Amino acid sequence: MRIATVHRSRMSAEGVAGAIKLKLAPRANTSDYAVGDWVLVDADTRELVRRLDRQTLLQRQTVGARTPQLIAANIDTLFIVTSCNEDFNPARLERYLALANEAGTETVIVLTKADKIEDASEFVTQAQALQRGLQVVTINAKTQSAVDALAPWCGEGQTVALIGSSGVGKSTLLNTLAAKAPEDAQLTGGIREDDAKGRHTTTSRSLHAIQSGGCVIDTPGMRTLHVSDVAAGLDVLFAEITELAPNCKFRDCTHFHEPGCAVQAAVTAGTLDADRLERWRKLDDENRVNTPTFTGARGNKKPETYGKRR
Ligand SMILES: Nc1nc2c(ncn2[C@@H]2O[C@H](COP(=O)(O)OP(=O)(O)OP(=O)(O)O)[C@@H](O)[C@H]2O)c(=O)[nH]1
Ligand SMILES: [Zn+2]
Repeated sequence: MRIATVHRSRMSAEGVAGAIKLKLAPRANTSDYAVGDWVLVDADTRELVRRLDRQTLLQRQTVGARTPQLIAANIDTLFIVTSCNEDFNPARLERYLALANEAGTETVIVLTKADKIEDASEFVTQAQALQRGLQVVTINAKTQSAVDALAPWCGEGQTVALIGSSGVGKSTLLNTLAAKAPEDAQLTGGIREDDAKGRHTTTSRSLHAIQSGGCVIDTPGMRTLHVSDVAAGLDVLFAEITELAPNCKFRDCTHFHEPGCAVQAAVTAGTLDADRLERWRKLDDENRVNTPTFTGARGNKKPETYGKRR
């Protein structure tokens, strides 16, 4: 079966016969499970036997927590949802991209509310500049046309997850993709018109079947997103900087003030955006500070990695 919801002391799973409430061992720790996990369940007792290996895992570090929070597992494609309005923020989208790269999923930037502006091409251009080869789609999340636009990633056996700030239309899109009848629909909320901020209507993650045979996982809007343990994800995200680094005079160049820095030279030449370099620096610094390094017997080994080391 597949984990559909995870709460502190209960979980539900979806199987061919529909959804069931799982029977957990006393004191079972549900924080080890993510929506989207495949599990073995005893057909008679509904007892959770064990979790199967994950293909991908989307997780994030939260302030003060010792272990990362699991967002969703076994996702093929992550839809990073933002809107054609003030919500569009390159620095925040780059954070999501670092997470997705590290998780090992395909990524698509989904620009909602394209119906509310005359020309969305400016947003598309900005989104495409965030990462080499990044796929960008504009939609009106309320209409059936969104299903067609996202069909390439939603076929039989495919799992997509929606991630993005509150109010960008994740629940609206989920209701459209899953063709939810009004009584089953995920609640959607209005946004404040002055700053396009949502009201955090969705409060937990959940898995839903979609019309075209795939599955979609909705996640609550995130207020803050810190990066940690995403070095490989950052290398993919900032490939143009990563590729220049070997040409710097010093091997440990910080691309800040060193003589013979190929990255600074690219900024001077106008081939690299200075803001982009600034954002790379901020994320790279944050990642270094937040990433634990293990010393002793475990060395610097990470227990499991999912990212595509491209
Ligand atoms: N015109 C238009 N309105 C949209 C679109 N997508 C979402 N909306 C509206 O935007 C508001 C917020 O949408 P939600 O689906 O609740 O946003 P959310 O991302 O799920 O927000 P949280 O549940 O708080 O995380 C609702 O009033 C939607 O009807 C779109 O593509 N076009
Ligand atoms: Zn340099």
